[in-house]
Amino acid sequence: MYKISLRQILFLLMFSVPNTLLTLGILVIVNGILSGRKMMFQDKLGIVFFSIVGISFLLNIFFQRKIIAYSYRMIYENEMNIMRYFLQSSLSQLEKIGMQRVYGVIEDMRIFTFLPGIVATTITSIITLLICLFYFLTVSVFATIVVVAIILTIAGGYFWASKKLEGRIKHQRELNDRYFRIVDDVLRGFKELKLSDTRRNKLYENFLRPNRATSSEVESYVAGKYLVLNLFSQYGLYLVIGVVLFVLPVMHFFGKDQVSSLVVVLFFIRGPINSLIAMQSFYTKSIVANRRISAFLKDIKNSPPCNTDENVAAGGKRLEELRFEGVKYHYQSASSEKPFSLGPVDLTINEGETVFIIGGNGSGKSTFINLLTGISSPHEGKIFLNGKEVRGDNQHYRNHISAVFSDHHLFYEHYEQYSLENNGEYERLLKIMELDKVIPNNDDVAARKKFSKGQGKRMAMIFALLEERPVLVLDEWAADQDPYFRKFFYERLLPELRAKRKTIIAVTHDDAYFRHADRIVKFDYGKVAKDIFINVQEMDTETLKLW
Ligand SMILES: Nc1ncnc2c1ncn2[C@@H]1O[C@H](COP(=O)(O)OP(=O)(O)OP(=O)(O)O)[C@@H](O)[C@H]1O
Repeated sequence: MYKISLRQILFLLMFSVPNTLLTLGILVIVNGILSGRKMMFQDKLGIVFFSIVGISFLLNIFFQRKIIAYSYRMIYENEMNIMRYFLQSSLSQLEKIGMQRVYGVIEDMRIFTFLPGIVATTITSIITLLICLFYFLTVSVFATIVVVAIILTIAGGYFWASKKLEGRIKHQRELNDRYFRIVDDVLRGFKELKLSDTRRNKLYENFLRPNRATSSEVESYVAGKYLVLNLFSQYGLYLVIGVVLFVLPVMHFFGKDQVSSLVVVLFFIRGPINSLIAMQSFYTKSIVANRRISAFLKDIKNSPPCNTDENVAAGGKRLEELRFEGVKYHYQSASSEKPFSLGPVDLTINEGETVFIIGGNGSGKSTFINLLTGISSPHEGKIFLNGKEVRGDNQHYRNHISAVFSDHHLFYEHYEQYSLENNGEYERLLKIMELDKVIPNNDDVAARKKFSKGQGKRMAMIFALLEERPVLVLDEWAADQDPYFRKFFYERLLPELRAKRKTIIAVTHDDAYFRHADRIVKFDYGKVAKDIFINVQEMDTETLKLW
């Protein structure tokens, strides 16, 4: 997923090459003065030295600031990309992937903030190393071969050992994914955990503690290994210096007068070599993070892109007929038990109908609602909107529907097309839902306050109605309402919406109000067990209750 382009490499080279040459200039001056050699600009060496330092300083400020800006832009763009794919994925994909992986991937992405800076330092270090080795070559070819052979052996050992650590790093990231799941349980299940000390202790002792303990073990193991590897490599350099100081002069590969220059060069390349070594742990972590991000994107990318075409997004279309033909949906099950299947469902819903969906717990009502709202797509069968089959990206279809789900969510911000300010319909709905006393004014912030469960559902209903879409889907909306609002919903709101030819599909267990439907569809074990298309209003409540 993260690849550095040729343009970016060229940009980094534009910084690294002059920066390295300037730094080498400093080395040459220091070396020249120490050895007493005559050099260019001999009289003005001090000025040259301070000029080089000044230019190098300014160059670093200019490029490093650009690199920092680029790094953060890259992170934010990628965060947005991940969210874009996430928003385009289907419900079943999200369920398969698991929410906690999103947090993990966002954390993985943070590591790449350092990437451009690290690549720049890597290039600088490699160039410095190559130039120093070239200098070595001018002194003695054999000495260079010996030095390169020792450095390569140490580097090879380092890379081999750090490659072996990839598995541990991956394990650590997986432990973090599981940790985020526990954090999710702690945050969402806070009240349930507060209530039971057994539950709280089990979460803490059996899940959180082993997870964090293993994580800390793995992390300190990896950090410890890298420490040993880094020390091994740093001390390996003393080995090279020792060979240059004591072994090679004895073998007469160069004179004693050259030893000091070579050792200064070796001390000089210590920095770049140490940087290259230290960066290896970053590269290993980046490789693991990159693989995890790519796997996540692969899992999530398989859905068609959202169509954000203006006409499609406009909504407010007409619904003449909504038809299900042989629609089937199967959940996947990780365990050996038979997963739930819905269908085949054959159903036609007409404009202006008020349809109640009833059935026992687990009979498939919410699964049907997910298909009806286009949030899930059928595995078999077809759905037709106004006679046209709904295929591929079904955003156009979804734009006909507003819904209040049983686990509805009120957003922190206002993402809708309509405005709340100076909106007469909003004020009217606030009044009839008796929320005008709770919400002091009609700005966006006031609409996001903390509501009670029933109030929250009423607010969600207001938002759904303000969308002015032809179909309104409600999943157990009245379940959280007090008797007054329950009655209000069935006896005042539904008739008002019916009079406006709104098509209403409501999941309900309120048998006392069944007579307010035009039609009742009953689900049983995933199948439509009854589809009563009669004038239910004329039936008595007792008969309806028997359903
Ligand atoms: N994401 C899922 N993965 C696997 N099985 C699921 C999933 N969601 C629901 N099911 C199963 O599908 C069946 C039908 O569930 P559904 O939520 O549609 O029932 P329901 O009629 O709405 O029930 P209730 O009245 O309790 O809300 C259940 O057996 C449930 O275990």
